[in-house]
Amino acid sequence: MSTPLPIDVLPTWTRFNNVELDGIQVGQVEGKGLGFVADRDLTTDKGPPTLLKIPRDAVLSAEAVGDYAKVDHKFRQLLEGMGHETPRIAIMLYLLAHYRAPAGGAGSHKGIASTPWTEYIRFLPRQIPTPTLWTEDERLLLRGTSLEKAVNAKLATLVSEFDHLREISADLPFWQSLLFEGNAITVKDWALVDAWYRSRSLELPNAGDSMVPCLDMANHSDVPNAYYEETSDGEVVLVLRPESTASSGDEVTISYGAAKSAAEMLFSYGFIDRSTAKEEITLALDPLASDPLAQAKVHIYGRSPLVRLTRAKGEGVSWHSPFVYLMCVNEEDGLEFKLLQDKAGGRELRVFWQDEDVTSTVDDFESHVQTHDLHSVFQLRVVSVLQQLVEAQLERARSSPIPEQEHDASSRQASGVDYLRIVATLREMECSLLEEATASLAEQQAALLLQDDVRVYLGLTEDVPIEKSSAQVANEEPDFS
Ligand SMILES: C[S@@+](CC[C@H](N)C(=O)[O-])C[C@H]1O[C@@H](n2cnc3c(N)ncnc32)[C@H](O)[C@@H]1O
Repeated sequence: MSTPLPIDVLPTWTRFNNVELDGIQVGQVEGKGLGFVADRDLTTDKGPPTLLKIPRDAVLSAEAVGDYAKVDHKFRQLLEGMGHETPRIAIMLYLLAHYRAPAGGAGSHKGIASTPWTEYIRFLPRQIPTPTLWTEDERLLLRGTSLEKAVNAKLATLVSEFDHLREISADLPFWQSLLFEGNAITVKDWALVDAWYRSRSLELPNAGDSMVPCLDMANHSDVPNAYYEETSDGEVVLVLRPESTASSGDEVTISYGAAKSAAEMLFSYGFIDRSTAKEEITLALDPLASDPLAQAKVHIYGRSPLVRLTRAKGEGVSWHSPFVYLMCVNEEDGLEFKLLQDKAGGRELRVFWQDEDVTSTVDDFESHVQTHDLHSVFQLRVVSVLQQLVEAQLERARSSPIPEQEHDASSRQASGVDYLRIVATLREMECSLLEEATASLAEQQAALLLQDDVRVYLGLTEDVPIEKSSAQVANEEPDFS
């Protein structure tokens, strides 16, 4: 494994790799690890100064990894072996190769072609406060939060990616020896590389998701004094914001964006900034156990069914879940699944609503059911399902107090991050949102139960109820009888 380098060697690396810092240095910042600190007073009196300039050839994008694979045939074999790789997998393989391999030049038997990243990777922290790297004890803190399932699912994905890497390396002697002989790397290393990618990559307009050396030392603030941009020739620059100043010794920060919820911030970066975090919670939506079409619905939907609850200032809680409408209709309502044969003899599952093939628009079931006579009844089913889900999550959050005694305080100290405090913030923010969502869903449910068509359907009036099938009754299991 490449050995870590002390950060005071970074100026030598920047000189060799044409990275220019002007007015800032990398140093320790209280509670945030490394960060940028102004080394003189910075103002925009003569226009916003450029504080950092990174040349295009040091930027690590999917395209850069592709170019590298053209030079290093051993790496190309690894990349191709992984199959239809995403930018994330391509960049992670590149990082892993440089993390593990001693540099040696393309022709070298032992090493891989060296790049600015061969050394730069040695400045990256080996301890990152993202939950995928927490100990099992620390992960217990997440019980009752939306991250409980998400982190477990992510860990399972990391294990399966790592197993796949091990399988394909079995046919690639160089990688087999470098990565797996004597368990040289383990799934923990793969998780570390994933955490580097998640916490340090950013989206550039042209290069796409990329890792930019040195710029990835910039910490987040809700009142940032700098921003980055990609120039037309692919350089990346960090610039002081107009109207901003920084005195010598002040931290220079950027914004990581306001689009992430508290859970997403913790998941991606290992901290929560209350003032920037979006008020949102994402919950997994399990299909109804009594639904005979549950499997077909999940298959045709093709992704994990989720519900996203969002609270916008002054607008209450709204929810978004394309799957929940599909989940709440059944054969008796006009839903049908058919296995169709294509020209090549393959079989494909298609979904029909009122005899129309809606396979390509399953995300749009809300509009598909809109014109149906039983629309309000479907709406009631949806609201009831969501209310049960939200209530169960709230109950779980409330009944899962932070297990102080189970928590390994020493590992918390070692990483310098107070996970207890962070999880308490997450829990508090999520409970507050869930409480408002429960109240709002109860109101919607009550309003729907007053509607004539719903009352007739449920037999709550003198009028003759529309005949219900057993499957419909099953669908209504949420308790609104
Ligand atoms: C892009 S890196 C920034 C450089 C990093 N501090 C380092 O030591 O290499 C992002 C990481 O910095 C830390 N960080 C950034 N902004 C922070 C903040 N406002 N509060 C706490 N930690 C922060 C988190 O650990 C995050 O995962």
